[in-house]
Amino acid sequence: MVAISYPDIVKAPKALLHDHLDGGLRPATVVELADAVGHELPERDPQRLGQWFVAAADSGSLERYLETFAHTVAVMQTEAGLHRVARECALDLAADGVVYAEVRYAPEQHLERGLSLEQVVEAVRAGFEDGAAEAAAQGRQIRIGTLLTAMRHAARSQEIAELAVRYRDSGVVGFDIAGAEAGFPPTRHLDAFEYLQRENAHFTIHAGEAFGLPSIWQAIQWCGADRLGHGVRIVDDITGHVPSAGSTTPTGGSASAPPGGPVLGRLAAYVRDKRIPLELCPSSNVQTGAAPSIAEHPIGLLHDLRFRVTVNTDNRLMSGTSMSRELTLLTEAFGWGWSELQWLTINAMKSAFIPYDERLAIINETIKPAYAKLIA
Ligand SMILES: O=c1[nH]cnc2c1ncn2[C@H]1C[C@H](O)[C@@H](CO)O1
Ligand SMILES: [Zn+2]
Repeated sequence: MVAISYPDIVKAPKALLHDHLDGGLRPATVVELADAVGHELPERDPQRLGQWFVAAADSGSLERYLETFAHTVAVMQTEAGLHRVARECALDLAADGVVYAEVRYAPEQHLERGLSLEQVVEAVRAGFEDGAAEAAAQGRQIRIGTLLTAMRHAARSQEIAELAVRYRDSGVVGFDIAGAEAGFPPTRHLDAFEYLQRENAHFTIHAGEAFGLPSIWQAIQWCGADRLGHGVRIVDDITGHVPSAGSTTPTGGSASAPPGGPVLGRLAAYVRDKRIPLELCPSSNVQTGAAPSIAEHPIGLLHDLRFRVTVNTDNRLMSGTSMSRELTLLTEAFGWGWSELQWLTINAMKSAFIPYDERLAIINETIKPAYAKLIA
């Protein structure tokens, strides 16, 4: 089989469900906005600053990875700064061939210079609209929905959930919680999740990244998450496969797969049976230590077992990555071709938080025709 090239993957339509607005700034924009607000950066040259973010995030620990966001959040405290970052995000994703994206950020982190939560949401929305319109004028269609994130160590999740519901007809398609996972279980925010369920609203939860099965179990069975942000540690509930170096199976893992193939525990079986989407982020997982390498990333096993797998960028700046780069890495590591890439893209589109008919239109009118040509 001829290997698929990166430029071809850029041209193929892609769907992205897990991308942080404050994790995807252009390094040059961070420098310019930092100058404008007087924020001190570890590097002033854009190229070196980009390398600094990747190196600093490459820490093996989610907590240290998250420390790098101090420099992006600091420059996203004005309407002009938020608008610029969102506009450039739309342009960059469209240039990478992303046709549908859900981009998330935590409004509560952008109030340091006096903005209200509403001003933050409106500035970001205007930036996405302007960026998507510019991309369309250049011949690149992109639809962007926003997820409002609440920080799991803080206590504003109810307020942010209400904000998400208030703006659900104005660009916001769902809700999320993020931040350090260990010590901050999803059930701390149960009121917010129960409120969202009563409002028929959609939400995902960062779970099963830095903490294992209990976090995934709570996210699904207590909180009612529609999707799992990462969820990669679900492999801890699958025995009888060759475990990746970073995972611990209930049986402690075995050096070689026993006859009969992998066995799913009850939680893993539930996640697969209910088609709960996993928002997997390969490069980010390697940087935080959730997976030992791309080649040993559980996505290979989860794909083979037909979980509802999606591929995502998480933080393009901190991982020096893009949607096309993540997919290229996977084609190289697992020998995947266009049919796997189509499967991943349709999985993501099926799992999106926009209405069913709109998802179907993107699948049938954009994704399937393009991949039919690529597969042929
Ligand atoms: O992968 C992640 N896990 C947990 N929290 C994360 C991850 N990536 C970004 N965040 C945090 C840092 C950001 O400031 C916040 C909102 O986007 O979400
Ligand atoms: Zn994330």
